[in-house]
Amino acid sequence: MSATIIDGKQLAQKKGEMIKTALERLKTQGITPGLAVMLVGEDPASETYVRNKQRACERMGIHSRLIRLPTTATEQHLLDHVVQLNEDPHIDGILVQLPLPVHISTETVIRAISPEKDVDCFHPLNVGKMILGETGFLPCTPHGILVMLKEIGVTLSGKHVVVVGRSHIVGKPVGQLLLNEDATVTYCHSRTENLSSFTKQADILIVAVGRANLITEADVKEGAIVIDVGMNRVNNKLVGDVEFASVRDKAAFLTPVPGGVGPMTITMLLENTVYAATKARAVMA
Ligand SMILES: NC(=O)C1=CN([C@@H]2O[C@H](COP(=O)(O)OP(=O)(O)OC[C@H]3O[C@@H](n4cnc5c(N)ncnc54)[C@H](OP(=O)(O)O)[C@@H]3O)[C@@H](O)[C@H]2O)C=CC1
Ligand SMILES: Nc1nc(=O)c2c([nH]1)NC[C@@H]1CN(c3ccc(C(=O)N[C@@H](CCC(=O)O)C(=O)O)cc3)C=[N+]21
Repeated sequence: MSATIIDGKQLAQKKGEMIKTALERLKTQGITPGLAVMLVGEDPASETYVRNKQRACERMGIHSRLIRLPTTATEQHLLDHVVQLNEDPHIDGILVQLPLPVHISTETVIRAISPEKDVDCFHPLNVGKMILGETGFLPCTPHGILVMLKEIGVTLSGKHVVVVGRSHIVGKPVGQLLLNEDATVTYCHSRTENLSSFTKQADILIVAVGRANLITEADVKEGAIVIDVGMNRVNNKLVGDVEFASVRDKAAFLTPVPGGVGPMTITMLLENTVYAATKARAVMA
């Protein structure tokens, strides 16, 4: 079998058109949603993602503001900015790019973001609501993955989803979202013994680890749907966590890197920003 490649870039564009329509409607009401991105330090990967987010905002006509702080910035300095942004009526969404330098507590900073402006869906209040299946923000990468799965028309109910990785940004929330869709979810992580015995059981395998070629053809069931979240730079080339060439021959569907989950993450961020603006300003999008 040769897998159908799920074109995340194209799907992101298609969803982007829908967001644009909502934005145009907001514009007629004099509303331009605003997104603030805080970037601490000069990590090259973070620079790229932040640039992509800004470009996407420009394309769409979302007001974007980048706040750059040096690696030496104190936690208090960051918190002062967050408080200001919480109160700024032009800003509907606040994203603090992770990872932060080690001397700054990620938890403290995330908790300081107003839950109404938490477009990443990282605040404990929003994470809780998401787990309970209440209406509200959905985390960008997990939501992007869910949209991709819906696009290919797979029934999630009763399917065995195996998630490799349990980070707060991808692994843990994507499992919860799919559990809410009635999938049977197994989590694997760095302490999992015999990883392959689990991944081979997956109808849908989601890999979010950050290790090139962690998953090869031998780890995948014939006909599985494989979602590769990993972003690794190998010999100056961007690759995922899944050995694309071999898994392609075994899976039914496979996401590429680049051009898979990444562009969907950005589109879902824009969607959350529009959602935040719509709610905050009590209008119909
Ligand atoms: N495309 C996109 O939109 C996005 C891509 N990414 C990419 O996805 C990848 C994961 O990101 P993120 O979740 O933030 O990463 P983290 O480093 O926060 O988490 C990695 C997870 O992988 C687990 N892990 C590590 N080694 C192994 C192993 N050998 N076998 C099984 N599990 C293992 C860890 O386990 P433990 O918990 O036990 O330590 C942890 O749960 C990265 O490459 C990142 O760049 C991230 C966000 C968005
Ligand atoms: N507060 C916070 N929110 C995040 O959502 C967040 C974060 N911190 N820290 C880092 C991770 C990573 N992440 C990506 C976003 C877009 C691409 C993306 O656009 N990727 C393109 C290519 C990028 C390239 O060319 O390098 C693609 O896969 O096609 C990738 C990764 C968001 N993250």
